[in-house]
Amino acid sequence: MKLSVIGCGYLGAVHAASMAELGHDVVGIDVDERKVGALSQGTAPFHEPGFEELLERTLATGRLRFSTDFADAAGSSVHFVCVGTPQKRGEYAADMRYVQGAVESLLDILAPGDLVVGKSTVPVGTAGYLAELVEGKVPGALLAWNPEFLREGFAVQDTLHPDRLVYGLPAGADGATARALLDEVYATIVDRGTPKVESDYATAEMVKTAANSFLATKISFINAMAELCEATGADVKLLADAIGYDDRIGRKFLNAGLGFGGGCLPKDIRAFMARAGELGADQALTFLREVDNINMRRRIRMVELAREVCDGSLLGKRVAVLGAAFKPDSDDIRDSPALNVAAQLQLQGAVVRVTDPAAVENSRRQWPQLDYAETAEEAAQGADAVLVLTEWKQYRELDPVEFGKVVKQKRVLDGRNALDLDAWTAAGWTYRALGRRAG
Ligand SMILES: NC(=O)C1=CN([C@@H]2O[C@H](COP(=O)(O)OP(=O)(O)OC[C@H]3O[C@@H](n4cnc5c(N)ncnc54)[C@H](O)[C@@H]3O)[C@@H](O)[C@H]2O)C=CC1
Ligand SMILES: O=C(O)[C@H]1O[C@H](OP(=O)(O)OP(=O)(O)OC[C@H]2O[C@@H](n3ccc(=O)[nH]c3=O)[C@H](O)[C@@H]2O)[C@H](O)[C@@H](O)[C@@H]1O
Repeated sequence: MKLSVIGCGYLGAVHAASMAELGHDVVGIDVDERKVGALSQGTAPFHEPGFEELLERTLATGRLRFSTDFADAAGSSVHFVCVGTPQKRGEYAADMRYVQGAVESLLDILAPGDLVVGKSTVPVGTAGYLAELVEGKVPGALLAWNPEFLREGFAVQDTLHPDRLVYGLPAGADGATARALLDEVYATIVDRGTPKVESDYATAEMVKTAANSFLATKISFINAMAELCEATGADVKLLADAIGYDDRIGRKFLNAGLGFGGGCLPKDIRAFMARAGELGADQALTFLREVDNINMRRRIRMVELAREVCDGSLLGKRVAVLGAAFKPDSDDIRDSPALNVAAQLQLQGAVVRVTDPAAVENSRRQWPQLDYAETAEEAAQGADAVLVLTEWKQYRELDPVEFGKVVKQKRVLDGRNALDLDAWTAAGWTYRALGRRAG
């Protein structure tokens, strides 16, 4: 099939290459010339394991290309909308201008029979509104909503092997037409027996925001337990293991620490709250405000802990921050808890050096006031305290004995409960973590 993918960021670029991998003829459209240039050359504009190999492989087949010109999307039968829906400045609501812009540009090239498929995460009600726009301008063109659940760091695997497919379809015969087109796009995945949920637009839109809200709630639940563990001397990691053995609870997403960041969970729960308010149902989601509060409190607590281990003052103290990305295996620094903590430490007078295996370049661009190092050893040279804020494998596997030789004071703060407490304390380090006993 001929497909277009509008918006080639973390979601769209991976989706475009994955669709080409499934055998389709794909054009990726983005307004960012630099991104289109890099993608066309086979260079990933962001760090995502396995993506560059997939990109090179699919470009070589001739089934994938990228362009800044919407005219190149003409002739495709399915058009995926994958543009950003960031939080509006100073508001909780999502900024819908990119979705609006992308769909308006598509209207010029759509033909009757074409299907526009929304993948961006949007406020419930968006699909209905866009369907009217599309069908009004191009009679015979249809719209479906097909939310995406990929995780950064596992984006390729998640796109090609999703846990489920969700189709938000128009009513009646149009729904059957849209379903048939989507089934053809995802034939390889559907034929494998992947669960499929078909619904109206609103349900499909809400499945996405409900899923992210649940994940955020699970993380904030365990972080609330961590706060209590800190007050009682209990150990949140053992607690998570113990409750996680119950299948009804499950151990996944119960890793206590610095909390959630990134370009999705924080802004999605806020946009969900804003939309509930618009719909007169704000009470239904007031718990998400607390989920957000618990999450943000972890960052403040981390800075407090750093001050505590630095003998009550951060002024002039050398602090190494290991990790800048919002999670390992990504260079994404959107709403990064690690960078937020680093900036707070600096504001409180600490001399901060940040390092990250993939995100230094992005961080330097967005936070030029911070100082950066290439390696953990370089960042920790002469440090009064080391903070592990993103649990990259290379930090989890640091040898506390060798690493102890570069710092001034062997004090480590484990912001992700990722280090081996016993090994670090045995090597003479003062160990502090969120929700765990001191070592
Ligand atoms: N990043 C992720 O892991 C996931 C993201 N999502 C959702 O997918 C959407 C996109 O997210 P990301 O890819 O992370 O954002 P991103 O910011 O990395 O990418 C968005 C891309 O859209 C392009 N764009 C903006 N306006 C355009 C227009 N009018 N025409 C063509 N291109 C345009 C931008 O230049 C940019 O490259 C958001 O709604 C997000 O919530 C959903 C699941 C996973
Ligand atoms: O809508 C999206 O964009 C995506 O958002 C999340 O994916 P992602 O943001 O890539 O990463 P996660 O693995 O969910 O982690 C999010 C944040 O939560 C934190 N986290 C995660 C798990 C945990 O147990 N504890 C915890 O603090 C991570 O460190 C990270 O900062 C969802 O997991 C995806 O299903 C969804 O598609």
